[in-house]
Amino acid sequence: MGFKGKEASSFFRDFLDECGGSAVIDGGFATELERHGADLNDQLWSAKCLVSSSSHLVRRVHLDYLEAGANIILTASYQATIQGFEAKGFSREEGVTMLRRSVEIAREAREIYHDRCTKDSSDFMRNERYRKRPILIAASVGSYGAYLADGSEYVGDYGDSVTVQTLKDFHRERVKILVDAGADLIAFETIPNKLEAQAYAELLDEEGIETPAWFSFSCKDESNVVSGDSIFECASIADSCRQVVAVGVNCTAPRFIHGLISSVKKATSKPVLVYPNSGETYISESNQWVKSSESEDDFVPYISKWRDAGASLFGGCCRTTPNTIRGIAEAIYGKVQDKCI
Ligand SMILES: C[S+](C)CC[C@H](N)C(=O)O
Ligand SMILES: N[C@@H](CCS)C(=O)O
Ligand SMILES: [Zn+2]
Repeated sequence: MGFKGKEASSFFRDFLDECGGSAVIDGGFATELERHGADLNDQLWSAKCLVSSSSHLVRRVHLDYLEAGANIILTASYQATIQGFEAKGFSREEGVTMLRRSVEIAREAREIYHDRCTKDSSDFMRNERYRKRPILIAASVGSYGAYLADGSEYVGDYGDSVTVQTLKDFHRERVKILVDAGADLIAFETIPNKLEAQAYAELLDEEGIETPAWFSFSCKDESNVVSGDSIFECASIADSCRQVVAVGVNCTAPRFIHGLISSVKKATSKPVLVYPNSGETYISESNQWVKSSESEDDFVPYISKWRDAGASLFGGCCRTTPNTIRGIAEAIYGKVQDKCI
């Protein structure tokens, strides 16, 4: 399955049709690396694992999410930028190699998984529809705030000196490298403000990028992204961008998701995606997560309600695990299986 020669939107519609109407996104990536023992208290956060000695760990997390039932896995490039790598003493060429590597590792994981599917004979794998489900590699693009490595993607205030032009110049090269490396999709994620959404939209147009993209915002309540810009305005920018095939929210507390789906749907008829975090609060100084005062239960039981509200792609963000994704896949593929019988 490829988008070459196909309009981005029809490519994605076909993908969703093949999935049976709803698709499963993977779960927290960096926090899963940490659960496996990686120390990510670093300016590069998860991109630290792109140095070759840790590619096995990156591949392992991708495989765990594929085995849990994901249709879309996001690469380790969230906080991987040439600028960030250079600040750590890597050369430009080494930075380019690590960005490309993020896509290659995800592709390797997909191949290994497909091989396992042809050999595996467990009951779950015998479900033909599940076994043959389409799988896409989405190149993760974290915000400028992620590169700042101070939790800025949860605040979204870059100051007056940062303009649309600054952000386009910042992201241009990495986006082109990730596209060139063969990603099926570009996942612009944890977007904290409308300035950065505008920059992404202009960048896709200026560079004539045909790879489908999604825009996903981090939000602080049911109507606003973390900067205070309204989700309606942000989703409207995404709606106007030809290459954008899905719009939604990620790394946001589960309790806001239902309201946010309604707000996004007012701005666009494109497919809506949601992949909330665990609802815990991130402390950037110590790279730690603390329980929020409002307790958050496991959000898997809400998936069918969120689907009824109009979302069609579901996954998890920080501090969610393959267990969360397995629950979502069972909610989605359980229904598909019923339909097939
Ligand atoms: C989505 S937040 C938890 C990402 C981490 C942040 N960019 C940092 O480096 O601290
Ligand atoms: N895809 C990234 C998003 C962080 S908000 C991750 O899961 O680590
Ligand atoms: Zn997150």
